[in-house]
Amino acid sequence: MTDHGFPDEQRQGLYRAIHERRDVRSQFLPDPIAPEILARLLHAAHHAPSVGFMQPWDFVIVDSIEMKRAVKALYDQANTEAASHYTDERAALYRRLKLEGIVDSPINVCITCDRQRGGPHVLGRNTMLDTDLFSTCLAVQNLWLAARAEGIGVGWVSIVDPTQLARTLGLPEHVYPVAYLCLGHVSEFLPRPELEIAGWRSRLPLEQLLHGNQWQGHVDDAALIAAIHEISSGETKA
Ligand SMILES: Cc1cc2c(cc1C)N(C[C@H](O)[C@H](O)[C@H](O)COP(=O)(O)O)c1[nH]c(=O)[nH]c(=O)c1N2
Repeated sequence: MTDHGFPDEQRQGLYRAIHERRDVRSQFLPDPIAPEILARLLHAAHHAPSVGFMQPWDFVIVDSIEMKRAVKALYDQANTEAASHYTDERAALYRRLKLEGIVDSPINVCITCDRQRGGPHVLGRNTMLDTDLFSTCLAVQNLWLAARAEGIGVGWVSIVDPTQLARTLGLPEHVYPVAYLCLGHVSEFLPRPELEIAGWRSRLPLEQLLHGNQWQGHVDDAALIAAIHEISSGETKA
């Protein structure tokens, strides 16, 4: 069998980016991101897979303080509304969470999805219309992982009304603002998700999420379970 895998060090680098990627809100530094780094991140995003090779994404770069403030105002409005869904201790904890770094980060990038790109019959999209949105999310993830490898923090802000966000950014009707991202250098990358550290929610055990007949034998497979535990405990130690 030919080994098409990457050399050990490169493989570890990829897994490191996956496991140490964080959603950043509280640790942004104001220092600008070098243009060549930003270019590499956008290239990484643009090399994501997409349904029918549709490439439905565009990248709206936001660096003006006026636009950032306008988006922050949308966040404040949506966050007040979101907070009203919780009661008692949960409401108090929600209010303590910092859930955006719009103005603190030097640059924001909105990754949008042009739902008409490629015309009305995109290969692979006939039955699952939202595959254009899924494709755009993969561009987000590519950028997010590449950013971690570059030492750049990324925070996704979805606590905004999408219609108002699209209007604020001046997007055409058929373009959906999938991901409003805050990017910047950071003081640190937290070892675990900020929501977990804050006591909001924990990572579910992988064993709990394995389903289907083809897995049944494997779920009881001591070697697989041991391997999963070993990986999880490594993560806890990190
Ligand atoms: C689609 C989507 C939307 C959002 C997020 C993520 C994703 C995938 N996340 C980040 C989310 O809270 C975070 O990914 C998890 O808590 C796990 O933490 P790490 O990303 O592993 O650090 C996020 N975080 C935040 O502070 N404000 C937000 O509005 C959102 N919105």
